[in-house]
Amino acid sequence: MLEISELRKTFAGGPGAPGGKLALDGVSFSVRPGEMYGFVGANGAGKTTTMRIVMGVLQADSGSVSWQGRPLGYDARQRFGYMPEERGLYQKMRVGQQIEYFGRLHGLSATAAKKATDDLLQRLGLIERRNDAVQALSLGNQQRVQLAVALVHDPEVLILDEPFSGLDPIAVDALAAALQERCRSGVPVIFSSHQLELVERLCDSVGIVSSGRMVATGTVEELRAAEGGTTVVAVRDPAPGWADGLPGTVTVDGDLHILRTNTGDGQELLRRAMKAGAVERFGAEHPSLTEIFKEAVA
Ligand SMILES: Nc1ncnc2c1ncn2[C@@H]1O[C@H](COP(=O)(O)OP(=O)(O)OP(=O)(O)O)[C@@H](O)[C@H]1O
Repeated sequence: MLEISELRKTFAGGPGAPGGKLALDGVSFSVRPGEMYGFVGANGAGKTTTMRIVMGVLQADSGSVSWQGRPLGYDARQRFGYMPEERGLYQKMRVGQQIEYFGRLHGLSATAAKKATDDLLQRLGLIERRNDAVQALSLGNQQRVQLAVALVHDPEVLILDEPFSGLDPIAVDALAAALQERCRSGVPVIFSSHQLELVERLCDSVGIVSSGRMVATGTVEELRAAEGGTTVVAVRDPAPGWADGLPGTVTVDGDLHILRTNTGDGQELLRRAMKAGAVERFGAEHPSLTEIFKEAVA
């Protein structure tokens, strides 16, 4: 288990912020082996800072990070895979050479690094680009190379800062499949993203950070349950005043009147709607992750 506990970080102040900038104010969450964890938050919420602290790029003022019950140190971090926000590829180096090079840096033999590179190039649809310089690749393909660099040493944990940003749907699927495969083999995967539909589709758990604090964490189902469901009834051409006294709000679309409420007795609502006109729809509506997110950070 990767455990992130009570991380606090203030950046030293500059001329515009003499008191310093509180970036993390007690960020805690944990990720189990084989769990895909989506780390979401508005711009400047603290995602990159958290990931940098986990990877040892930054030091926290206080708090701790542990992996498999032990404080996370240099050796264990060497076995992590990391895709930093600032990316970090050698633009003039050839694609294959680059991935092999990072494999060697992580301690792979030349043969193992070459084999891992070949596998990844194949899987990520880059095999034809093996001998091209990185700078000749499109942004999306450079991102695939960056992922290959994070995966080449078969990491125990994956930490990815916005891995899907700027990718076309085909590249998103290729990258998602590569991450899901790692998850299935027991690797915890944490990634940050602003693409909430993607997070909802891929992640077992989600953490929402706002102004350096965790405001929600759990499975998407748990977050939904905490938010509460909405009952919806749609009636065609109802008698005037049909919804008087009922809780919720009515929207009108042509002759269809739609009432949404998260309080009250659903059966009573249905009875009133059936009396008023032809009921076209009745049921529960669950909030999307985007709606949960907006509510949590409001
Ligand atoms: N090196 C730094 N010096 C000063 N302030 C910083 C530094 N790095 C981050 N911050 C500030 O810390 C806060 C958290 O930033 P961080 O980059 O972690 O947010 P984020 O959630 O990753 O945002 P985004 O979604 O925009 O990438 C922001 O207010 C940011 O301006």
